[in-house]
Amino acid sequence: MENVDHIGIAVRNIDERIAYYTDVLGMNLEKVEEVESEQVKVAFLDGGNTHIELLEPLSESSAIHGYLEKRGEGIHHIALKVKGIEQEMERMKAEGARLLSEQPKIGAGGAKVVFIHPKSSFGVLYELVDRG
Ligand SMILES: C[C@@H](C(=O)O)C(=O)SCCNC(=O)CCNC(=O)[C@H](O)C(C)(C)COP(=O)(O)OP(=O)(O)OC[C@H]1O[C@@H](n2cnc3c(N)ncnc32)[C@H](O)[C@@H]1OP(=O)(O)O
Ligand SMILES: [Co+2]
Repeated sequence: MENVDHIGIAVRNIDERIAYYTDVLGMNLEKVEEVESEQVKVAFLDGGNTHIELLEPLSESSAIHGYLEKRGEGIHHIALKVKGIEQEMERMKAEGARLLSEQPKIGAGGAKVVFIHPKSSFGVLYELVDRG
């Protein structure tokens, strides 16, 4: 694991929330994009040596939609930057981690990503991110 790549925060509407992060918290907005594979719209804010990722659901099939329904807005996941995600997946599986997909998926910025079930990581949803 190289560093905390980003902290994912679920929001109902990015356009309504972004001003709080830029005007009140003083963060810089770096980019906004839609990630089809996860059915989310995301906004990356510069957090110094990490990022804040705001996530808004694009459809009811989005994991973020379900999260908001059950728990409302708030911290959703912690993303860890790794090199060689496939090897890391094998290593972590051997250590008992419950990965949510057999193969990495394509996440924001075209990165390879995979998630670890929070029930196997003591209540925190972790994402592995390989930016190549
Ligand atoms: C764009 C990309 C990127 O950065 O590149 C992204 O981040 S996309 C980020 C959005 N995509 C994802 O999150 C994909 C991975 N997530 C998933 O597959 C799902 O959200 C699961 C994590 C499997 C949860 O889905 P499920 O339908 O099981 O929801 P559920 O409400 O029944 O939750 C099952 C149990 O997990 C807990 N749980 C659910 N979501 C959680 C979360 N975010 N953090 C911690 N615990 C969580 C619930 O409290 C419940 O525990 P109890 O039974 O004790 O109440
Ligand atoms: Co993420």
